[in-house]
Amino acid sequence: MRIMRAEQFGLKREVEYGTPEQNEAALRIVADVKAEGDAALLRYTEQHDRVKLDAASLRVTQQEIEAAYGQVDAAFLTAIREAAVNVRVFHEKQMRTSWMDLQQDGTLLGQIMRPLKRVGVYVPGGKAAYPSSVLMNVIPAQVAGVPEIVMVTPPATGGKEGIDPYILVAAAEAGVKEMYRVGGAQAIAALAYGTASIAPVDKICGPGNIYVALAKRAVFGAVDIDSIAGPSEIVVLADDSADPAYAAADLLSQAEHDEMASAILITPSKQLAEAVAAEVERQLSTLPRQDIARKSIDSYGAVLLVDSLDEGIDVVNQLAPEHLEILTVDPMRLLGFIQNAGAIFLGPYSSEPVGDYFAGPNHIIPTNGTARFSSPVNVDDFLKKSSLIYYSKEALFANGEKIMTLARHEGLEGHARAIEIRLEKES
Ligand SMILES: NC(=O)c1ccc[n+]([C@@H]2O[C@H](COP(=O)([O-])OP(=O)(O)OC[C@H]3O[C@@H](n4cnc5c(N)ncnc54)[C@H](O)[C@@H]3O)[C@@H](O)[C@H]2O)c1
Ligand SMILES: N[C@H](CO)Cc1c[nH]c[nH+]1
Ligand SMILES: [Zn+2]
Repeated sequence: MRIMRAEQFGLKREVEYGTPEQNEAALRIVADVKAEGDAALLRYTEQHDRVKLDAASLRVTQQEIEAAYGQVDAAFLTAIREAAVNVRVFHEKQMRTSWMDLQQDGTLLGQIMRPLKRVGVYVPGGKAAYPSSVLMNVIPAQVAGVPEIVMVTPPATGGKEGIDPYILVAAAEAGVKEMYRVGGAQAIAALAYGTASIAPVDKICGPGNIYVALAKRAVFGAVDIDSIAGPSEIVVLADDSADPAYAAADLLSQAEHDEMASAILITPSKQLAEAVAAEVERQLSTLPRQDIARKSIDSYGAVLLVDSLDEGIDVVNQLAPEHLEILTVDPMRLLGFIQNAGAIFLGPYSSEPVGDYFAGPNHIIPTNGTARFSSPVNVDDFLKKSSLIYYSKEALFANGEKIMTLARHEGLEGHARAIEIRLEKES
């Protein structure tokens, strides 16, 4: 793992996603599915997932779900059920209610919260299957009260045909009733524009690879999206007190997701920097997904040396990582200085996978610096707000002149007259 001074590392401010070729490929898929519907959906599924389907076989059947229960082990069921409870409890705390404020003059102002009607959740499954992402997508939507939740996931994982049974069981446990075996940019386009087999949705949530991320960005506007949650990232901010083995293990936990995942250690300690770099090499060689992790560490991994933890915090805020671990003597002391990070893990026992799987906070988190302005998936993603305005006659008469002044200032006489007509007719 390369060790360098932080200032030598390109701290990106501009949010660039993927290569121009990847973007072009994603845009082409989106345009073709929009124009041709199921035909393009099935064609790209055959091309990129190596699975030949027909329109009738896109939807997952009840029999498949029942068969999937026969393939998963009891320990998984116990763990996923407990994780689901934790995720639900955490997200229930986020729920907001409608409010109305009645003023003395009879004016009533308020905000009405309504769940979105139909949302699409993307569950990644190309290189590895992510049953945990089912919970992270579906449960906040349920807490918000979304009546129609439709899940899409690739029809093959790791080159093996068929949806991973653990994904199907997690979806059934979470209560998903509508599931389709499609992945990648083609699935995103189908959800956004609809095809003969898949009715369009109002919003698409969920993480995915670069093609999924680029397609989500392309369909934004036709539908809403959560954030761009692309290849995983971890930054570990550590001082001499950190255990190099823990830091290395946590870096690799994200590197193994994707060749484009990024794992970065920031430290003022040269000794720790060298120990972690060596430990990464040692642990990497025993990881089953070492091919992926190797590429990620070589291309996007780094150990960044800083003069002080203060400078380290500055670098963290510039990177705005998806996940930040603080492995210092007193992590709480640094917390107040962290401006940009999707999820913050404090201390040696809050290893990143605690959040990925179990604690309750959402693991679908903005990546590639977008934590500067966006948040992990949450209940608000599935709610929309309508403003409520009621003015009594007294309130309109008391404020009409001011409203007309502002309207005429903007050159909008029609606006002014809509008020004036009432003041004149009824005074
Ligand atoms: N940020 C988060 O919250 C979060 C959470 C979980 C996973 N992730 C990330 O999700 C990603 C999962 O990626 P994955 O690939 O395993 O699964 P995926 O489901 O995102 O992507 C697989 C799909 O990509 C399409 N595809 C593959 N190669 C293609 C190509 N050359 N051109 C066009 N389309 C192509 C295929 O159709 C396939 O269905 C990883 O990057 C992981 O880091 C992020
Ligand atoms: N770390 C991923 C988000 O970047 C989420 C995940 C799912 N399963 C394991 N990890
Ligand atoms: Zn993870």
